[in-house]
Amino acid sequence: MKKVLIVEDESLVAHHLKLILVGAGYRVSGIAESVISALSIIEEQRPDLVLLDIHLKGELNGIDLARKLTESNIAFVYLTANFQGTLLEEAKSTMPFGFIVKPFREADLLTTLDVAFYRLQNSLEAGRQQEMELSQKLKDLKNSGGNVIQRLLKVAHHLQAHIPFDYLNLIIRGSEGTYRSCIGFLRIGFDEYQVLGNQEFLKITGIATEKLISASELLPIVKKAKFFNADDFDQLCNQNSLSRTIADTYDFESALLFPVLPGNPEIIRYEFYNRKGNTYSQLHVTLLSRLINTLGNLLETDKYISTVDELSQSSNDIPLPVRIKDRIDDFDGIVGQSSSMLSVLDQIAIVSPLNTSVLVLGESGTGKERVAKSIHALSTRKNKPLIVVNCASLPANLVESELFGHEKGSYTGATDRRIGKFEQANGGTIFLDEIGELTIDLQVKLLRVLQEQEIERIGGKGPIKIDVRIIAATNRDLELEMEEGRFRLDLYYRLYVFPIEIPSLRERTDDIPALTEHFITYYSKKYNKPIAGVLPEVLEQMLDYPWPGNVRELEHFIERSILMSKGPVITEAKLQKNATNKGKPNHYSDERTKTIEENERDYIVNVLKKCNGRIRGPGGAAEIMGLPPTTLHSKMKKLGIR
Ligand SMILES: Nc1ncnc2c1ncn2[C@@H]1O[C@H](COP(=O)(O)OP(=O)(O)OP(=O)(O)O)[C@@H](O)[C@H]1O
Repeated sequence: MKKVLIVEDESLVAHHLKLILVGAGYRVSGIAESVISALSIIEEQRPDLVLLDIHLKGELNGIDLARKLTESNIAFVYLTANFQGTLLEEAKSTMPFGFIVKPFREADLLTTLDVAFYRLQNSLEAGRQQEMELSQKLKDLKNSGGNVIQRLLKVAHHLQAHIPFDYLNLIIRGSEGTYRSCIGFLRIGFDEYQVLGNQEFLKITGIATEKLISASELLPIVKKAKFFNADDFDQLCNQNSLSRTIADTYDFESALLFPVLPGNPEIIRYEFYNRKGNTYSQLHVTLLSRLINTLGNLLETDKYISTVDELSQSSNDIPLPVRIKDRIDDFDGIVGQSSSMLSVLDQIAIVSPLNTSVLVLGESGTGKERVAKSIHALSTRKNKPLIVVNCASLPANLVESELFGHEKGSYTGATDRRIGKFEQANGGTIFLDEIGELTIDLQVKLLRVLQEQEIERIGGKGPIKIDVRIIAATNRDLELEMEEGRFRLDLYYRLYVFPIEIPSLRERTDDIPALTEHFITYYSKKYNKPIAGVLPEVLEQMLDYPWPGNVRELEHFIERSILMSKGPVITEAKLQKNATNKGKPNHYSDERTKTIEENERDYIVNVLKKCNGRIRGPGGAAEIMGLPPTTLHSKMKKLGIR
C-alpha cells in the first residue's frame, strides 16, 4: 500500500484529505501541521510521497520542507490556495511531482496523485537503470587497457551525461599523501575534450607557476560533497583562488566538489564546473555518493603519476583535443557544440535506450523533429517504423481516424478500413509534433494510449494492444495552456516524464558558424555551386541577428544566399532589419522610445565592450555594474547577449 504523509495546517482540510486518500486505497502515514513535525514523522516512517501545503504554521514553509525532501529523494506534491508570481517560480525550482490548487475536486486530487506515482515509478526505474549502467561502465574501466589519461577521459565522458559539466578538474594525491597536482578536462564537443595538466593550465590561464603552487598549497580541504550555485559560487571563488582562476578563464557559474574517501590512494576529489548557474542539486551528490568506491579506485598509483608528469612536460602550447570513441556517434546530423546544445545531446543519449515518453520543447525551427528522429535512431526500436504526425496540419474531423484508424462503414465516407498512425508505428516510435493543437477529446484518448498501451479504431470491436513509444513536441507554453484549460494536466504530467528543452538559436550563437558551414556544404552540393564560406562581416551580422525563425531561418538564409551568390563566397547578409531578439517581428518604427529591456541591453553591451567582454574579476563588467557575476550572466542570457 502506498504511504502518503499530509502536511497541512488547516485541520479540516487535512482530515478531508485523509478521508479521500484512505477511501482511494492509500495509507496515510500521518498529518503534520509544521515542517518540524513533518520531519519527525518522516524520520520514523519514510512515506512514499508527501502532500504538502506551502503556507504552514511556524517559521519554515512548505518550500523549505520541499528542499529537504529533494535532498532525501522523497517525492512530493504541492497543495495550495495561492500560487502567484515568485512563489510559483520558487516552488517549481524544487522539482515537485505535481501541483494541486485549493479548492480542489476529489477527482483532480486523485488524478494528480496517480500521475505523481506514475512519474515517480518511471523516474525511479529510469534512474536505477542509468545508475547500474554507469556503475558497470566505471567498474569495467579499471581493467580496461590504454594509458591513464585515456582512462580518466573515459571516466569524464561516462559521468558527463549524469553530472553535466563543462570542465572536470581532478585533484590528485602526491606520494606523501598530500595534494600534488590537478588534471582538467575541458569539454569542447560531444565526446571531445582538451586535457589540461599543470603546464597546460599555466599556459591557458596565464598565471605564474608560483601563484599556482601557492593556490595549490592553500587549496581548501573539502570534507563533504557540496554544490555551489549563484551566490554560493561567488563565495567559493572568493575563498578558493584555484576555483576562481578556473571560473574566470572559462566563465563558469556553478560547481560541485566531490571528495572521494580519505583512504583513497590516488584521487582526492572531483570538481565539476558549469557555465550555467543552478546546475547542481542534491540528486547529483546522491548519485556520486553511491559510486564513491568506484570513483576513488580507478587507477594504479605509480603508473598514473608518471603518466601525468610525462603528459605535462611534453605538451604543446594549447593541448590538442582528444576524442573518445563511444558507441554513440550518430545524432542524425544535429550540428551544435555550444554548451547548451551539448546538454541536449547528453539528454538524447540518456533517454534513447529507455522506453519512456519524451516531450521535446522549443521554439519553432529549433530542431525538435531532428531530436525526435535521433532518439528513435539511437533506440532499440531503430529497425521499426518512426511515424511522424503533425497534429496541427490534420483536418479536425479526420484527426481521430488518422491517429487511431477506422473500420469500413464506421462513418459516412469510411469506404475502406484504415490503419491509423499508432498501429503503423507498432513496435517503433510515433512522433506527435505540435501536441498542443490536439483537442481535449483527443487528449483523453491519447492519455489512454499512454496508460493502457491500447487503441480503439473508430467503429472497431474493441481495444487493440500496441507497443509504441511516444515522443511529443510543442512550441507552445503547455503550462499556460493547462492553466487556461486547453491542455489536460494528467496528460501533461504523463508526457513530462522526460522533457528536453532545445534552446533558441539566439541563446546559442556559438553554434552559428558550424551550422553555417554545415548548410553551405549541403546546399552548394545540392545546387552545384562551389561556395567556400561567408565574409567575416557577414558572419558578424549573422551573430548579431536574433533569428526569430531559429535554425530553419538560418538554413533558408544560406540556401537563398547560395542561389543568389555570384562569387565563391557569400558577401551579403539580407537579414530582416527589425527582427527583435524575442523571436517576434517588431512592428514599431526605429524612432520609437526604447523599452527598459532594450536600454538595459544597450547598457550591458557598452560596459562589456569597455571590459573587452570580461565578466568576472577586478575591472570586469560585473564589478563595474556592482552585480554578482552570476546575476550578470543570467541577465545577459535573458537579453540574448553573447
Ligand atoms: N542542430 C541542427 N543541426 C542541423 N540542422 C538542424 C538543426 N536544428 C534544426 N535543423 C534543421 O532546421 C530545420 C528545422 O528543424 P525541425 O523541423 O527539426 O524544427 P522544429 O523545431 O521541429 O520546427 P517546428 O516547431 O516548426 O516543427 C530542418 O531542416 C532541420 O534539419
